[in-house]
Amino acid sequence: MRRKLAAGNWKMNGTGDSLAEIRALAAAHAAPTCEVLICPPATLIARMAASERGPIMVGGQDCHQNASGAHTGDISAGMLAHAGASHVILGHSERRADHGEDNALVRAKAEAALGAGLVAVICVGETEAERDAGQTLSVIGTQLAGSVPDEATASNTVIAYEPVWAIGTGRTPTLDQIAEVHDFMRGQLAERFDDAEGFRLLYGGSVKPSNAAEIFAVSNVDGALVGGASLKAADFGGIITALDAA
Ligand SMILES: O=C(CO)COP(=O)(O)O
Repeated sequence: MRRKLAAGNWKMNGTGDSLAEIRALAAAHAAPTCEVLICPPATLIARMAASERGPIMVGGQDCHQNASGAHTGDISAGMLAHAGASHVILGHSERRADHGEDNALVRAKAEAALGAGLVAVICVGETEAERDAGQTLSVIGTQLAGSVPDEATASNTVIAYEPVWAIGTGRTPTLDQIAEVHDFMRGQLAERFDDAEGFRLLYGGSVKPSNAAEIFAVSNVDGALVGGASLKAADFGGIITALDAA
């Protein structure tokens, strides 16, 4: 039985005031059935980790593939762990697009994350042009094969399917389309990993309290990676409630 995971990606949002949202979320969801993870900007990781956060876990949004060195502006996986993070998002489409991250780099970062004892939340997803061209499954297959390291296990790695065209747009795939990709991902993992059945597969892209329940009922959807709706405790709380009921 896979434990569900509600993960929030705050992206480049949040200052000290935002810690009140974590306190409110922890107060309202003191004992969720699902796991709850918030990935704030790096500037807030240590403060969030030290704040009243109940069962809420804290994660980073990226890490460097090296342990240390002359990499101005970068943060290593070990530093994230030292700051109190237990997870790190890797290969988000915004990193792939804004910073030219390819599958090999995402894989190297994931290896660094696992080596530092972090859980890697590895993101994959097709662009709208790729979907229109009928390439969705081949793109996802290539990203999984290239980005997920051989050391991945069901306990140290989570996969997030985030169609690029669904992120921040209010558009979501049909439930059948989500099921098709999630079933495919499960099958791809099964070709490489003995414990493939145990990997959590998250859906991400315009998840809201209003559509969460129907998405969580889809085959092989084990939770969500949430952007905009994770910034407010009330919105993310609605998603946690839907996941606990799923
Ligand atoms: O990119 C996402 C989470 O990583 C999804 O963002 P939205 O929930 O804002 O669409």
